[in-house]
Amino acid sequence: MTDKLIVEKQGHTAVITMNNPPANTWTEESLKGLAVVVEELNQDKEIYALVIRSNSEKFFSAGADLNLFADGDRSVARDMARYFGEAFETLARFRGVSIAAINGFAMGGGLEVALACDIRVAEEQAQMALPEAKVGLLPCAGGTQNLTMLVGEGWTKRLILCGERIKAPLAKEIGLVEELVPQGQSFEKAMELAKAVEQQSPTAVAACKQLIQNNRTNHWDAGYILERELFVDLFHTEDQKEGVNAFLEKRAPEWKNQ
Ligand SMILES: C/C=C/C(=O)SCCNC(=O)CCNC(=O)[C@H](O)C(C)(C)COP(=O)(O)OP(=O)(O)OC[C@H]1O[C@@H](n2cnc3c(N)ncnc32)[C@H](O)[C@@H]1OP(=O)(O)O
Repeated sequence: MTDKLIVEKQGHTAVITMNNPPANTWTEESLKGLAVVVEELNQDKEIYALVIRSNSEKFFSAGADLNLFADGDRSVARDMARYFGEAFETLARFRGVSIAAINGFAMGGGLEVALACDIRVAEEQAQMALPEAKVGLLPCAGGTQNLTMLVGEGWTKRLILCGERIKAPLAKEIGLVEELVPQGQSFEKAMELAKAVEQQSPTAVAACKQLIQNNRTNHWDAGYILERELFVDLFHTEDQKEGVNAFLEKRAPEWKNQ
């Protein structure tokens, strides 16, 4: 395990705090650590949501540690691209809901980790960019794909091809973040959303997330068919019976995540 990430559990929510001062850059150690941590959380039936945040007031994350790329070593590039892929794809496959609490600079791979999450909350002074081309690189951790899905090709091209750095209010306006909050309040808001997730059936949430994310690769009618199949599959779960019966009995449901 790495000390570059601190993991705590609060109820059914896990909080992952990036802890690599000064700029929370990503290295082999922190990326491998993230993949392990998220996979463990994915196996933990008590965890329905995760929040990723930073321990720094200035940086959410400045992305890949550029010191690693100074020598132009292709094997380092190949390894880092793989570690980024494994970490952020594990995050995207997390069966619960992932929320990024963006409190400062989110640059390159530091924005891409937030793009791999389901929901983004940003503080008003936060700034975001995918500035890889400024240093002769490209966003290899899902940025070109995930940003396009969120904001469309036009803004994706403007951000990546022009290297533009935008402030959180504009990020909210174009749909890059879902929630804008005053400085110092991103974690609180992210936890509020996580608590809302905790009220929902975790098995139903996992199935809904699978359906929504399938849009990325499946054709529209395949999505409709899968929706119906997963709806019926939910009737194999205890949570389905618990959810409906709790409503009819006018009581709060007790989720089993099975
Ligand atoms: C697949 C993924 C690829 C990638 O992610 S490629 C990397 C993409 N990221 C970037 O290009 C961001 C690089 N960083 C910056 O542009 C600037 O930072 C900011 C604009 C975000 C902030 O600027 P300022 O307020 O002047 O802070 P500061 O002095 O630059 O940063 C504080 C310390 O943090 C180090 N640092 C910042 N980003 C990185 C980085 N990405 N890799 C390695 N070090 C970084 C600096 O050098 C410095 O360090 P010291 O205090 O020793 O001078």
